Amino acid sequence: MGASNPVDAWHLSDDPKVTIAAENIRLRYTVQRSERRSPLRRSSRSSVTGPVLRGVSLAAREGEMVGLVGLNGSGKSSLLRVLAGLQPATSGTVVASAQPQLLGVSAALVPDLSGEDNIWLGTLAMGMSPDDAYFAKERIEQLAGLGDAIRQPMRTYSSGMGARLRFAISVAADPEILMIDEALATGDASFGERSKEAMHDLITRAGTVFLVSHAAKTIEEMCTRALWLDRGLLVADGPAEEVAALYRYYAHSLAQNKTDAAAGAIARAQDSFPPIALGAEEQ
Ligand SMILES: Nc1ncnc2c1ncn2[C@@H]1O[C@H](COP(=O)(O)OP(=O)(O)OP(=O)(O)O)[C@@H](O)[C@H]1O
Repeated sequence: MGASNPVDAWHLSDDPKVTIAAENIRLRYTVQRSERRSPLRRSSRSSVTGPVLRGVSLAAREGEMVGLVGLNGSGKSSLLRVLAGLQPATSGTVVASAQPQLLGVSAALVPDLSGEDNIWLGTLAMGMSPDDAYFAKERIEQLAGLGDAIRQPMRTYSSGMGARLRFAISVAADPEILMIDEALATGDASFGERSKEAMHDLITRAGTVFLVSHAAKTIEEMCTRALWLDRGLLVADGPAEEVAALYRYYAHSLAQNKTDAAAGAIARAQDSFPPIALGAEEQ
């Protein structure tokens, strides 16, 4: 670990253990856009980029359940993907005590293999021993509830069936750092109750949990701490109940076009719960 490791640079104590730290994460996506100025002209291609994360710094510890709140497009999923190592940041540093697992996404499955074979592949790829994978297999099959289709190639599955299998595989693990993007962890109604229970079990076993949810209430109820992202900036990092309540008031005010009240809520959150080290805003 070099001097750029935020855990060292910020002189953070390791009690409870810091499981993941990120310093000054910046992210820009480059998107190819094709432009056709008139129907008679050939289209030209140009690329557009925009800052998605603008200097996000944070550290999380064992036993914490960290919620991410923010409007659509504020960068919550992108931040999870960067922290999980699934999306390289444009700049900045992430250090983690173990490979974070993004629920339902980290398991890379093979469409030509059957569901059953993918269970083997997924569990071994998540670092389970062959013995643990063997014992987990039945539990996974039951939770996925795909019946005989489990012996069919995964490419024959509907997207919902694939999502169920991926979800069932990922909740069988014992991750030290678990990330849940609620938008990705859904199933149909019959799957809903069982998946909720399995997720609850998993959360109790995990060390540090990050949760993205559009319901501020879920964050208030489930999390110990909340991060508020606004257009790629981390504006607040504090106790889940207080941060989520201010965010709720902010979103409600915006929906009613009360922009002064919304600005007041964000300013109060920034003053009361400043993040560990705000990066300078990208120009
Ligand atoms: N693969 C991508 N390529 C280009 N732009 C992207 C990509 N993924 C996300 N973005 C853009 O990055 C910004 C942040 O998106 P992100 O999905 O991280 O936000 P979010 O807060 O999770 O949103 P939501 O609440 O709607 O799920 C958005 O403007 C989005 O359009």
